[in-house]
Amino acid sequence: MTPVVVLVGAPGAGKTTVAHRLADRLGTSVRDTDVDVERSTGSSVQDLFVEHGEAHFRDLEAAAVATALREHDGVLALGGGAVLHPGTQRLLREQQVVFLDVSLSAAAQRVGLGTNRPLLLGNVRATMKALLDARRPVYEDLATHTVVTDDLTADDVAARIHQLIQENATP
Ligand SMILES: Nc1ncnc2c1ncn2[C@@H]1O[C@H](COP(=O)(O)OP(=O)(O)OP(=O)(O)O)[C@@H](O)[C@H]1O
Ligand SMILES: O=C(O)C1=C[C@@H](O)[C@@H](O)[C@H](O)C1
Ligand SMILES: [Mg+2]
Repeated sequence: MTPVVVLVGAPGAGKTTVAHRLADRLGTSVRDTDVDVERSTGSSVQDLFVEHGEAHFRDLEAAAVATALREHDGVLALGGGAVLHPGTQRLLREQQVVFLDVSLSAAAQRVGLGTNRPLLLGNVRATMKALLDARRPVYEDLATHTVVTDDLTADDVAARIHQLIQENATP
């Protein structure tokens, strides 16, 4: 089994939201590796970061991605930092990967100040900038398609990905 598409991008890019809209369009199901890690541990991502540290979360996340790629045939949303893991990068090279691109200002606006994202605690904008600068080349490198999301609604983004998938399936 393999997912019909894997969504990657920064926090606030809309991976989780768009995954559900796209799955509705395709009549398939969604898996989100943040949710998988939370279910398997019984802890929130936030608590895992605070109680066990980021490295531990990244190991759990890499295992969750590998399992989802094996088991799931719908839409798969990854956590924002999942692509940093070398094993995950290798696995993603076999997949249809859509990079949801988002500018610093749109991402900061979307995640807001009351963030439950542990990496963004403190100065959201500065942290988001550092994170986008460091990760953009990785997202771009892994992407088979890119959708710039700033001026699109989540539903527009889902529609665009739906179109890309159909074009890809056409011989
Ligand atoms: N295209 C969009 N336009 C406007 N708002 C959006 C768009 N996509 C998502 N959002 C909003 O941005 C917020 C973050 O979206 P979401 O949780 O889907 O991001 P994510 O990429 O999954 O982030 P994370 O990496 O933290 O899991 C949500 O409030 C969502 O409703
Ligand atoms: O961008 C990131 O590194 C993260 C994004 C979220 O999806 C969660 O996986 C976690 O908050 C870390
Ligand atoms: Mg998400």
